[in-house]
Parts: sequence; structure tokens; C-alpha cells
Amino acid sequence: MKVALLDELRAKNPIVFNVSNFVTVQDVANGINAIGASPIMSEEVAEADEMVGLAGAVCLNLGAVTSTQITQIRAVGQSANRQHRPLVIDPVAVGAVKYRMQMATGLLNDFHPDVIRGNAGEIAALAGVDWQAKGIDAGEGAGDIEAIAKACAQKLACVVILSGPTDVITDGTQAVKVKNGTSLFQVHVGSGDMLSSIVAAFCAVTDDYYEAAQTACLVFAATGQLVHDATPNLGAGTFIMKLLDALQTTTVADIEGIADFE
Ligand SMILES: Nc1ncnc2c1ncn2[C@@H]1O[C@H](COP(=O)(O)OP(=O)(O)OP(=O)(O)O)[C@@H](O)[C@H]1O
Ligand SMILES: Cc1ncsc1CCO
Ligand SMILES: [Mg+2]
Repeated sequence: MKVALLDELRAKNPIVFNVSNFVTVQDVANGINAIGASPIMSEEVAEADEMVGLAGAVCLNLGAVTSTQITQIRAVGQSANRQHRPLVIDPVAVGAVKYRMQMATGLLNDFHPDVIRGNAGEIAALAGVDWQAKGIDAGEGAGDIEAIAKACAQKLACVVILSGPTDVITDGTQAVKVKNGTSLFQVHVGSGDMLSSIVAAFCAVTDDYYEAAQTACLVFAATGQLVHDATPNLGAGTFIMKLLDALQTTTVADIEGIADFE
């Protein structure tokens, strides 16, 4: 685990190109900015190649995609592969909506992601494992989350992050579990979307996407935990404000001080 990547990210201030969903786009942009990268968003297919060209990494969020947007998302994903930019996919609710699963499967045949970040319901669905996803939430399942994440990573030949109370990060062979976090993440819609885009930001500063994914998970979850620990009885509204503040100021030493992973 290379927590010092956080300093490299802040020094390089990479551009992260996001196709976000309309629900959480502001949080995603502000999260990227606060941690020390530079967000840019677009829904226009005509500028796909240029946008990818100026970015250090690309994050495609499939949270609220229309038929028209699929064309742009496909073009961006293919452009990222062509221009060798790291590509992160957030497969929102593919475990809950059959249409989304078909759409995501189709897109994953058209381009190759470097990292997929989803909750247990989403990663289980992509792995073909039985799980009761609940809308955008992970839902309920009995499977071993490390085995499910590894199966997904092997099937799709990429790094997989299965997030939740414990985040599992795997390249299909090895796995790391990050145990930091706070249940307050669950009362803020878009915590996962923020994490996916921050994973992309870390992928922009190293060629080792497995390591980037681990560091992103640790930094994000530990920052949330630090916010929780600093203020008792935080509510959903105050949490996101304090989380953004903390993403801006938290140091490598702060993270290392509470890091809990194996
Ligand atoms: N109960 C929990 N305890 C600690 N941390 C949590 C908990 N649930 C989620 N997290 C953290 O929240 C962040 C987002 O992960 P989560 O799995 O909730 O994404 P998601 O379901 O896609 O969220 P969203 O749909 O709101 O975008 C991760 O950093 C994860 O570690
Ligand atoms: C609530 C919601 N619906 C579609 S996307 C989204 C935000 C979480 O990804
Ligand atoms: Mg999500």
C-alpha cells in the first residue's frame, strides 16, 4: 500500500474526465477537486477524443444513462483504450435492473476497463454470482466477498473494487481488504460515485492500477472515518461538507495513523 501516492496526486493535479450521473455530479466534481485533482465533465460525443486526450484518467459512471448517452459512453471508453488512458467503470445498479446489466455487458464487450468499482450487489451481478441487490444499494447476499471480487476480476480481466463496510481490492489473484470507513457513507448518496472518480484520479499518477485502487480506497474510507471520529453525532448533511473539507486537508501521516488493512 503506497499512501504517499496522495502527495504525488496533489503535486501532479491530474485532470480526471468523468461521465457522471446527473444525481451526484456535483459531489463527484467537488470530491476530485478537494483531494487535489482536476475534474472535467462532458456528455457530448463530438468532443470525446479531445476530452480523453487532455485527461490523465477517465471514469465512466453508468448510473443514469439514456440511449443517446450510451453512444457517447462507448466512444469515450474506446477512446480511452486507444489513447492509453486508465479507465474506471462504476456499474451502478447492474444487480437490480436487467436492462442495466445488458447495457453494461454490451459496453464491456466494446472497450476494456482497467478498474471496476461497485458495491457487493453490483460486483456479484457482474461475476454471475447470486445476490439480492437493492436498487443502487448493495442489498443482501451470503457469498464470500473476496471470492466474488476475484471471480469478477478474472472474468473481466481487470482490477476490481468491491466496496462496503470492508473494501476488497483485487487483481484476480491477490486481494487487499481495507477495513476503515464510517457508516455515514451510507447516508450520503454518491459516496460510491465519489470513490470511483477518486480511484481514477489515483490511476492518473501511477501505471500500477492495482496499487492506485488500494490507495484510493484507503484514503477515501480513512478520511471519512477521521471525520466521523472528530465530530460525534454527525448527520448526513454535515458529513458531506466535512468530508469535502477533510479530503482537502488530510495528510499521508493522518491516513497512515489509522490505516486498517490486510
Ligand atoms: N457500513 C460501512 N462502514 C464503513 N464504510 C462504509 C460502509 N458502507 C460503505 N462504506 C464506504 O463507503 C464508500 C462507498 O462505498 P459503497 O459501497 O457504499 O458505494 P455505493 O453503494 O456505490 O454508494 P452510492 O450508491 O451511494 O454511490 C466506500 O469508501 C466504503 O468503504
Ligand atoms: C440515486 C441514483 N439513481 C441513479 S444514479 C444514483 C446515484 C448513485 O449512484
Ligand atoms: Mg454506487
